Amino acid sequence: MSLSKITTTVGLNIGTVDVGKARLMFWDLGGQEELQSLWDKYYAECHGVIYVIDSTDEERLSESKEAFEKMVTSEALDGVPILVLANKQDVETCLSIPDIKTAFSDCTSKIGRRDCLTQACSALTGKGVREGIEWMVKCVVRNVHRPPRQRDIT
Ligand SMILES: Nc1nc2c(ncn2[C@@H]2O[C@H](COP(=O)(O)OP(=O)(O)OP(=O)(O)O)[C@@H](O)[C@H]2O)c(=O)[nH]1
Ligand SMILES: [Mg+2]
Repeated sequence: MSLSKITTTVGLNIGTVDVGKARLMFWDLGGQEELQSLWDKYYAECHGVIYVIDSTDEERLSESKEAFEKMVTSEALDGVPILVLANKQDVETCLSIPDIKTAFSDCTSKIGRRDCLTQACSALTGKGVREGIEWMVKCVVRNVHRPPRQRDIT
């Protein structure tokens, strides 16, 4: 799909992807400020969170950090693995992983003992996406706090 055809998420996009022996169901939620209040409606049933950061948007980085902090401190997500994707790494002037980790440093203690990985990626070139998803699958499958449904692993 051409990038110009991608529009901001207003409702909910659902997609299914098979990765090895696992079937992943993605629930794509909108990141606009007024939609962030809907996120917690999905926490109780999710097995993993993929949190996407726009690495070119320095202006909204502190808003993103606040939203992330609120999410990780939510009890309904206790023990759930979190993959942080630092997207748009194809853009030369983007923020680096260390830049983003520094901006999110307050959150470290709040992440707790769950699995959490920050992965550089580009949705445009695909770089880093597979690594991130494969990591997530491993974490979800072995997570004793919230085991995946058996029918999603064959
Ligand atoms: N250069 C570049 N542009 C990207 C990349 N990923 C997304 N974009 C562009 O960024 C814009 C926003 O993408 P969206 O997919 O709407 O972003 P989003 O995070 O889902 O936004 P919300 O749905 O509002 O939360 C689009 O115009 C995309 O073309 C990337 O990896 N590199
Ligand atoms: Mg979207």
